[in-house]
Amino acid sequence: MAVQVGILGATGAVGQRFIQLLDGHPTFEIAALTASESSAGKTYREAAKWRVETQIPEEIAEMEVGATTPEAVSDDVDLLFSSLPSSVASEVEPEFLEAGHIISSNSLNDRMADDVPLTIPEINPDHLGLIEVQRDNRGWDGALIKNPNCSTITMVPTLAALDEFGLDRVDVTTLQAVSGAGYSGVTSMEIIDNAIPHIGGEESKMESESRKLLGGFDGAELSMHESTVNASCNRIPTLDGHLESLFVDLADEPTPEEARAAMREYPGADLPSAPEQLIHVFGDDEPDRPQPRMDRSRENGMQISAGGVASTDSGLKYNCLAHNTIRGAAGASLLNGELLVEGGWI
Ligand SMILES: NC(=O)C1=CN([C@@H]2O[C@H](COP(=O)(O)OP(=O)(O)OC[C@H]3O[C@@H](n4cnc5c(N)ncnc54)[C@H](OP(=O)(O)O)[C@@H]3O)[C@@H](O)[C@H]2O)C=CC1
Ligand SMILES: N[C@@H](CC(=O)OP(=O)(O)O)C(=O)O
Repeated sequence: MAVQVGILGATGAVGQRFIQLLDGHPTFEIAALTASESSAGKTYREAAKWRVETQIPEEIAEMEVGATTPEAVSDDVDLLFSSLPSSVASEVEPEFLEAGHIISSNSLNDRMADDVPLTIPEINPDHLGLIEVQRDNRGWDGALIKNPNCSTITMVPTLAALDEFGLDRVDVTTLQAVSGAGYSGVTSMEIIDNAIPHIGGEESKMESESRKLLGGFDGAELSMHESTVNASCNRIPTLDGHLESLFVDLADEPTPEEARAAMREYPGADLPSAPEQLIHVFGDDEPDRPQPRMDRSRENGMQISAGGVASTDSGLKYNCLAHNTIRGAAGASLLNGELLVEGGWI
């Protein structure tokens, strides 16, 4: 039977990606769309300035957009995806949770809370057990799960694969696409013929969220992974796809071939929107990959790519890439929603 889903912030850049990814989904059916007061009451076609490369599905275009309040969303909706500005999400998500809704949220508020699962289904699905702790702590009938920041999600699968060699330290430099900042986030005058070596708050998010994702869960409490993570974040004039350069220190000394095999063989998830292979790894014969334009759309934008793996005096260096608004945002929340269904939470 179809799972009825709603999208909070459905008219925004990430909300539009949700609509694109949910079109033709085998189990999820869109039953509610919400946005700000200025959009409420309009059809989706009137309210949204559609900027995704595929057309608005016809039945969605004619749906009415509701206000972002629990009263405006039917109790029949089984799962909400949230892509609201975090200042708004931190106010309204608790209202929906108190009303009993289950939310898979992309917004940054509460990502680091001790009782909120921050989840990538292929990496730490067991952290969903925190929902019990969350319900005890907060008295919610609903449940809140979060996906990480797009730069974090790009590198963490590769780090999880390399952790079998004892991950000690990570130094990462990002080259991030403009879509991460939203449609009006950086102006063309700022970014054309340029690079901006600062993205507010991004470095600390990568440093903390990655250690939560790679950390353990004993059924009651989370523990952070013990590695040190240092990040340096930069905006470049690509549209979609965050490229990252990493130096990792490892306790063991894998050869580049062993590291590539660990990444290639890292297991995927058996979920409808998960890629067959989580990490596509380029060999020495293609030293100039991954590239944003060439590799961001692999497996519907849900696959991570890695390449340029080489030894250093204390470990390895390599590059990795993911589609920031698909695998890094809407696709990440969608996969978490599928994980909630598979885990019997819905
Ligand atoms: N995982 C990641 O790394 C990424 C996360 N994000 C996060 O996703 C969220 C959405 O980003 P993005 O789609 O770019 O943002 P947009 O500004 O494009 O969209 C925001 C959405 O929220 C709605 N909204 C705004 N204010 C209110 C309000 N007061 N009450 C109710 N609804 C409101 C807007 O509705 P209306 O059209 O009516 O104004 C719109 O639907 C942000 O938290 C962002 O940080 C984004 C990209 C990547
Ligand atoms: N900051 C990211 C996108 C983003 O919105 O991240 P977060 O969800 O952590 O705020 C970028 O600029 O590419």
